[in-house]
Amino acid sequence: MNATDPEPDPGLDPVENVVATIARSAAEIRQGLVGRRGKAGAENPSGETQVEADVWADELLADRLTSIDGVAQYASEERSEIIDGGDDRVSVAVDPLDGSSNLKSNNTMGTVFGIYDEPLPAPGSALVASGWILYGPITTMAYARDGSVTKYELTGGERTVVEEDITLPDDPLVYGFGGRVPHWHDEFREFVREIESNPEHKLRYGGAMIGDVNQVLTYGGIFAYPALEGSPRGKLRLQFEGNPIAYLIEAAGGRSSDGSRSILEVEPDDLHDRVPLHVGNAEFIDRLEDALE
Ligand SMILES: O=P(O)(O)OC[C@H]1O[C@](O)(COP(=O)(O)O)[C@@H](O)[C@@H]1O
Ligand SMILES: [Mg+2]
Ligand SMILES: [Mg+2]
Repeated sequence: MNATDPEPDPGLDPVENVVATIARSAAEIRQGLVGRRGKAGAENPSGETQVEADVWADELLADRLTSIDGVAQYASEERSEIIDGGDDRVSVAVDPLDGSSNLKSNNTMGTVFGIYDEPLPAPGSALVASGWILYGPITTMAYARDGSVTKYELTGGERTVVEEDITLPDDPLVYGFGGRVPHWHDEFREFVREIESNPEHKLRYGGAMIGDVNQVLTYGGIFAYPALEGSPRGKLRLQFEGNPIAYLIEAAGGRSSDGSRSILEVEPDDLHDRVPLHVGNAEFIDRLEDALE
């Protein structure tokens, strides 16, 4: 595909309308970051300080996505309540800006989305598609649907396929682990030591999950934001971050785990639930689960 993404078309599949709308909005979101790097003076439902761009990107996506026929619900990391538009077909959950603390230092960030065919909060098994935009030196989108992952380059309103049917490379290369090291559990620390001790493996950690997971998709490896002492569910949110990432990495032939099972099997209790997140090549996730057993 190398075409301008269309305006939402009532005749089109709502999933494709959602994806086209997010892809088309990416250039504008990127541009709108300028001048919105300061604190917004409020906290999100997870108790984190919002930056102006978090609030602005959430409002932009809420306006656009709720106006699409077939979208029943919009929910975001940056707002407490679901916007409920009725009993239409799909529910969209968004992390409008993932890694927004990187705005201050001007490092990588992203937008993450999950499209569910059940009312939110929903388990990852209800996802029908997910993806992310990465605001790197260029803007790219990784998108998973029907067990297949496609990577695009986005320029203005256009998207161009870079690669189809993406799978994680067989020889995993990179690793990145979040959370303060003194707060890691001993079993997790041991596992990390083992990964680090292989001279083939390289540390890649940028403070935005999406940048680090995109490294795993590109080079193979593992990214985790684990359970921590004092934070048994880690930091990342199940609906907005854990499920969409797990769905895409599993579609790319990798595995996800909350420590003992696929993240897609975790039943949510609350919209803003957190989940310990580990994603990457199956061999790494298998070893991780053995280590945490
Ligand atoms: O700053 P910390 O605690 O290392 O956390 C980094 C993690 O937090 C996040 O920034 C959380 O996402 P948000 O920026 O969307 O809140 C992840 O992208 C990243 O992996
Ligand atoms: Mg995030
Ligand atoms: Mg965010």
